[in-house]
Amino acid sequence: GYFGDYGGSFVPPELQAILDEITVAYNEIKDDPAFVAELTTLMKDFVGRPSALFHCKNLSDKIGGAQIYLKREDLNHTGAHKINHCLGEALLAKRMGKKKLIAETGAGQHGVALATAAVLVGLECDIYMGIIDIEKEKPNVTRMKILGANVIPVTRGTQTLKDAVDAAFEAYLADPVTQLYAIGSVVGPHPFPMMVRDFQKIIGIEARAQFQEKYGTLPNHIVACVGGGSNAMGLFTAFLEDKSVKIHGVEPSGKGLEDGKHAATLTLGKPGTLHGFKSYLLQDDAGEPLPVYSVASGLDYPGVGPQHSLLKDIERVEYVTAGDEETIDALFELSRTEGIIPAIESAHAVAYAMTLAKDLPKEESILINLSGRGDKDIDFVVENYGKK
Ligand SMILES: CC/C=C(/N=C/c1c(COP(=O)(O)O)cnc(C)c1O)C(=O)O
Repeated sequence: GYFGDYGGSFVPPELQAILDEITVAYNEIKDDPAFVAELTTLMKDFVGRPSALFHCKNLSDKIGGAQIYLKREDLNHTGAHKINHCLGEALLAKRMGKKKLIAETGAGQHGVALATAAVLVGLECDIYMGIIDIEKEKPNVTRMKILGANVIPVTRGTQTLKDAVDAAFEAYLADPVTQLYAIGSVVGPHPFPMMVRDFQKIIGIEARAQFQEKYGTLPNHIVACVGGGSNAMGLFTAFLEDKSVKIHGVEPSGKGLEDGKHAATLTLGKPGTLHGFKSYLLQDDAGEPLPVYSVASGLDYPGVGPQHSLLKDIERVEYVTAGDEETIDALFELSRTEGIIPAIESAHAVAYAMTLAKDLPKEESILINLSGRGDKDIDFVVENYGKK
């Protein structure tokens, strides 16, 4: 594998040849000054990096414990962290002479980000999306269409994220020459988990420098939600060697761990193979992925990035959970104390951080990766949870 026993690529031979090509192309361009310059310029002038580091004074004072900070990936162009790896993947596809970018989406953030990057580099874009998520994340579906992407409804299985990945993989296998599968997280066969992590690690590099520059020290705790695991690896990577920094990954316990309506892969899963890679997996006795659930479409995935599986085994990261109710409460709490409406996915990290802060002294600090904004979720939240 590529992360201890985890990762690798379990794919048909014809796809392995293509993956090897992508690995070679990526290793060639990742240090190429022209590529780095083009990506850096787009990060600054198009995405709006560096993203802000914000101290939630009101929320911290209200809880009366540790100081809570947000890394504002919600302020990126397109509204989440996904744009960081989509731009990298789009530039790579362009360099490789591809004609089309394809991907899965659940929350629609990855879909919007890839559609946006495709426009920039002049490539076509097909986005596979479960019909349940198409219904739930309407604003993002509309944005993808306005951006000129083809949103392809997925009606198989649970009609959510895992099924969208299945459909996108099938389409990719049908034509891996003119298309690049710009996968939406640190998942999939090698080199995708490594490549997406490399494009996302700018989050932690910036946050570590900003925190030291502002406060002359490192945060005591860093927290991120974990679906496939890309925003978390984006924040965590720069801090992995800082042993004083405690790291927490928050998965969705949905309606409860005991009744199966969750997606807490690292808490209740075990090693298995899905979508061409080995990692912790919520699976049945035959090794088939179990149906999963989360109030957040972007966390609703039975697998998880292989690097997270290694970080769990070596106990460098503590993987915890947040349920639907406390997550929606946290979404409203952040909105009504700091005027920031988070994505439901990101609100899982806020919910856990609020609980963690309570029992910590005021001198301690918790840095949360606010991976996305809640614009996509506002109708769903008000329709299903009222005004709280
Ligand atoms: C690629 C499938 C996941 C999606 N989104 C996941 C997501 C996530 C979880 O994805 P990871 O960071 O990869 O764990 C966190 N925050 C926001 C705002 C998200 O939109 C999507 O389709 O937009």
